[in-house]
Amino acid sequence: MAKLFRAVIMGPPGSGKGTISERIAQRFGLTHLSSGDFVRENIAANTDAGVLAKTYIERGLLVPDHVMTRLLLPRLEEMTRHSWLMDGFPRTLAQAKALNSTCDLDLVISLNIPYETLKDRLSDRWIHPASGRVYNMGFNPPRVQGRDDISGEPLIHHDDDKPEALVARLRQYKDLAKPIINLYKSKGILHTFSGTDTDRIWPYINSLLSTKIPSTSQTDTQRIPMP
Ligand SMILES: Nc1ncnc2c1ncn2[C@@H]1O[C@H](COP(=O)(O)OP(=O)(O)OP(=O)(O)O)[C@@H](O)[C@H]1O
Ligand SMILES: Nc1nc2c(ncn2[C@H]2C[C@H](O)[C@@H](COP(=O)(O)OP(=O)(O)O)O2)c(=O)[nH]1
Repeated sequence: MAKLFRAVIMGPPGSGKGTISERIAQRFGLTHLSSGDFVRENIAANTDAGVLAKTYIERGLLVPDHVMTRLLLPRLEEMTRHSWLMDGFPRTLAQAKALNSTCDLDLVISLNIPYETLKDRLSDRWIHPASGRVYNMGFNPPRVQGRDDISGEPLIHHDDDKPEALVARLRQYKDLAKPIINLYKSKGILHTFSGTDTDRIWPYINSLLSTKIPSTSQTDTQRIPMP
């Protein structure tokens, strides 16, 4: 069996983690795991962890480490046959240490995007709450304004994405991410990408991953056909 590939993508809110993760998943055939989606699934299914997580999310807080690890680590342990890319976890050093003791990561992508860009993107971010699908009125607008492409349900704009809330969220991200980034730097697996446009960052991520992911993990449809 081909060697499995395990990666994490980090970045402040609005840095493009979800957008880039989807591209990576499509291009390289990795499974895109999103901690936010896991949390939402557990809330919808009314699991013990979901009920607990909801009380924090409703107050705009991060879910405590022990709840997140209890939710996510068993799922990762089950993924013995899949290569994956995790988006949204770890968010604290304690989570990073817990992840460390579960698996060996091959690579960490860190996105470094200017504040003004984040502010502009998030003020224009619309979300389909049930699925977590994300739209941006300039970058990837929905087919019908204000409606999710798949379900047709209304899109919402999070209060969290308003500029007033963003400064505090960014500060929290910086404080929490710093020791995690240092940990991955010291392991030699950190790769940082800076810029204002996902489309300009993407080719660099694409070529880095092409050198790291064994070609057998990539899906057939993504190979360039022979002439
Ligand atoms: N690793 C984590 N640790 C703690 N709480 C988490 C974690 N991942 C998700 N959550 C909780 O779930 C919520 C939704 O997460 P999600 O990543 O979808 O959205 P977000 O916080 O708005 O992130 P972003 O703006 O970067 O996309 C978070 O606001 C937080 O309360
Ligand atoms: N204008 C513009 N918008 C972008 C670009 N890349 C992503 N976006 C949009 C999509 C979303 O509405 C928003 C945030 O992206 P996201 O992928 O949800 O980020 P993240 O919060 O998961 O890190 O910005 C980009 O390069 N330009």
